[in-house]
Amino acid sequence: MFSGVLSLLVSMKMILRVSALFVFCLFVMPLCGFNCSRTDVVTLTPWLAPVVWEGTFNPDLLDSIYQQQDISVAATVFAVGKYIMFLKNFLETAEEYFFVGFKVHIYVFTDRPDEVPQVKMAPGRQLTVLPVPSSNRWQEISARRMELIQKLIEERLQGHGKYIFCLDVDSKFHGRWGTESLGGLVAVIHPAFFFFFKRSNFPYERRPQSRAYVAEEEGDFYYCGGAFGGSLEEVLLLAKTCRSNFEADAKEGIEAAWQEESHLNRYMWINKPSKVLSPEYLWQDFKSRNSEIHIIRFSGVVKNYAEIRPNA
Ligand SMILES: CC(=O)N[C@H]1[C@@H](OP(=O)(O)OP(=O)(O)OC[C@H]2O[C@@H](n3ccc(=O)[nH]c3=O)[C@H](O)[C@@H]2O)O[C@H](CO)[C@H](O)[C@@H]1O
Ligand SMILES: [Mn+2]
Repeated sequence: MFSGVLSLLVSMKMILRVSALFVFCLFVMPLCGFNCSRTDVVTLTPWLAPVVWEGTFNPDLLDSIYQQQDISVAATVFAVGKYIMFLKNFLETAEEYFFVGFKVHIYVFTDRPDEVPQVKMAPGRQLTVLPVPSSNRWQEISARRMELIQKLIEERLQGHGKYIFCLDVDSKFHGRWGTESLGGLVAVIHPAFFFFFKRSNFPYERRPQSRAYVAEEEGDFYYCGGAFGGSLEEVLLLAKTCRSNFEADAKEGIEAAWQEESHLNRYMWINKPSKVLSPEYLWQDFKSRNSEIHIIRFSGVVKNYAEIRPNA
């Protein structure tokens, strides 16, 4: 008799436990984001920074957290020379996908201000055109971005808003790029060097004379120069450092293998990013999609270098 009651109690306890687990899985886990996991890709770096992939975050939850903080996001984009042709698509798709519902201020640097397209922007979003000189070397245009980003933050942005992203113009948004990407120092894994390359084959600057030097056994990921960001303070520090290292190299007659991208990679090796964005955040249209890529958020268009660069 006693053992019968005991076993009834035990099985009731079991039922209670199982139902509690069921309720937890069904209602609580989605709220906490516990259902947000991926086992097929790296989602945390060894220095404990999240690596953001589709399926690792709850967008609504994150948006509601950042709505309360009344954040604003600046974005820089350079459209010098013929690269102005990419600006319309970039701006139109940014309206559709980039921090929708948040305050966004896009800064367009160009030598062709008259050719900046008119794109209708939602309330709370604005665009400022800043003139820059043209150049007959694409390497210089690409690398000078660090100097101009530094000046923009120092002269116009400090005290305004919190975050900034610096993006290549020859690209389009195809999916949400939002609050999940926010962090102190944010880097994007280069899509070409994530899946099959060993670290020793990453195209870091390998000459020790350069201030962008990364030794064979060093480096974490290979990050792209076409998208990075973070807080104003962190990006200012990054831009200042990359600019002064680039200029000091130039004085000694050395240009890193991939210009400012090499300096950025050196910087990120020394100063680890606090958030890493997966290649979803800068894909390339010509690449076929790996199965780990569940969504493409931002992607470089196919372009004919010989046609659009001042020196190809
Ligand atoms: C996807 C990615 O990470 N791309 C990087 C890569 O090649 P990319 O082939 O993507 O470089 P790119 O030709 O797009 O040049 C970088 C950016 O500089 C600007 N630009 C360049 C040339 C020009 O005549 N006018 C102009 O406005 C424009 O914003 C362009 O998007 O390597 C470059 C450095 O060498 C940069 O680090 C790029 O960000
Ligand atoms: Mn590009």
